[in-house]
Parts: sequence; C-alpha cells; structure tokens
Amino acid sequence: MTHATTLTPADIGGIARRIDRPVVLVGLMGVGKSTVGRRLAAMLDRDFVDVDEEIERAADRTVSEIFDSHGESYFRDGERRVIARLMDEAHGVIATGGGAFVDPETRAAILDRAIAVWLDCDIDTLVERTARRDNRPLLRSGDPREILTALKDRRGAAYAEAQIHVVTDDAPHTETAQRILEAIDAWL
Ligand SMILES: Nc1ncnc2c1ncn2[C@@H]1O[C@H](COP(=O)(O)OP(=O)(O)OP(=O)(O)O)[C@@H](O)[C@H]1O
Ligand SMILES: O=C(O)C1=C[C@@H](O)[C@@H](O)[C@H](O)C1
Ligand SMILES: [Mg+2]
Repeated sequence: MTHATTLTPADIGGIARRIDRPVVLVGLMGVGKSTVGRRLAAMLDRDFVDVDEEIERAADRTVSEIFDSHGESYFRDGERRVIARLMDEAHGVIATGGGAFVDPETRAAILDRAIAVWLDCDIDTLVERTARRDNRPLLRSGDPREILTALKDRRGAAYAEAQIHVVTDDAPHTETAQRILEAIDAWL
C-alpha cells in the first residue's frame, strides 16, 4: 500500500516544536526502529540513540557476543539500565531493541517519560529484512518465520500499550518517518 505524504519542511518544524518528550520506537526485529529512527531524528533535527548500539558500546561486545557469553537475562539487565539512563537524559529519537518494551519496568518508564511509537509490519517483510544480516541471536535457534510469528503473538499486547501505532508495510524509510510524524501530530 502506498500513501502520499504531504508534510512540508514548515509542517515538520511545527511538529518538532510541539514534541516535548523523546520519541521511542518499539516493535519487532526488522520493523525499522534503527534505520527509520535515524531518518526521523534527522528530519526533526534532534539527536538519535540506538539502545542496542549503546549496550554494545558499554559492553565493548556485539549483542550476539553478549547473548553467547552471558545469556539473554544478562543482556536484558543491561538493556533495562541503559533505557532508564536514557529516560533521564534529553534525547530526540530513541530506537529500542525488539524486546525492550516487553519488560514491564522499561515499558512503564518509557510510557511515563516519552512518546512510544509501535512500528508494525507483516511477518513476510520481517523475515525478508532480518535475513539480510546475521546479527539477531534470537533468530538463530530455529526457523526465523516461526520465531518471529511466536514473538509477535507473545509481545503484541505489550507493544499495543504504546501511545502510537504505525503500520509500516514496505514504504521507504523517509515515508515511514513522515507517517510517524503525522501520527504524532494527530496524537499530540
Ligand atoms: N521501511 C523500510 N523500507 C525498507 N527497508 C526497511 C524499512 N525499514 C527497515 N528496513 C530494512 O530492514 C532491515 C532492518 O531494519 P532495522 O535494523 O532498522 O530494524 P530494527 O527494528 O532496528 O531491528 P532490531 O530490533 O533487530 O534492532 C534494514 O536492512 C533496513 O534497511
Ligand atoms: O527482539 C529482541 O528481543 C531483540 C532485538 C534486537 O534489537 C536485539 O536487542 C536483540 O537481538 C534482541
Ligand atoms: Mg535496531
């Protein structure tokens, strides 16, 4: 599905001035949180932080290495701490890892301090996108389609608590970022 976006630079500037909290992108692996988030931050002229990258920097290891050497619960503890810190700092756009918003403490902190945007798209698209890079440890333990489908079922209720829901389809990054802005504008 295509969707013509009509936001002018002046519109975007107006929306940017009304956004008084960080915009936090949540949703499944491959939905575009990191790549669309970076584009959205550039459009808003705000800074961009990727939680997975922050954890990797703090640990001086990749997400996969952390899962391999310490396990998922160790990674989740680091993720919770990083997001708690980010909520205390003034950031423009924050891309979370796919599981972050499922943690009740993290979800409550984000909902209290930020605008959570749930990016959502169909499983076929997620399977295709996540196959491009082998950097997602949760998808290595079996068939990625089955794992993503199960995660979507299990996590859907948590993601649905986000204030804003944007279905991305296969729209390009810039268009998706514009749709997020339109949804925020309508919600504010
Ligand atoms: N709207 C889009 N149109 C085209 N390609 C996209 C779109 N969104 C994401 N992609 C591509 O899908 C891949 C995964 O995107 P990205 O890394 O942003 O996902 P993510 O939500 O951050 O995943 P993770 O939870 O694993 O960090 C990248 O190759 C990215 O370029
Ligand atoms: O969906 C998830 O649980 C994950 C998504 C990635 O962003 C990483 O945070 C990690 O691979 C786990
Ligand atoms: Mg990401």
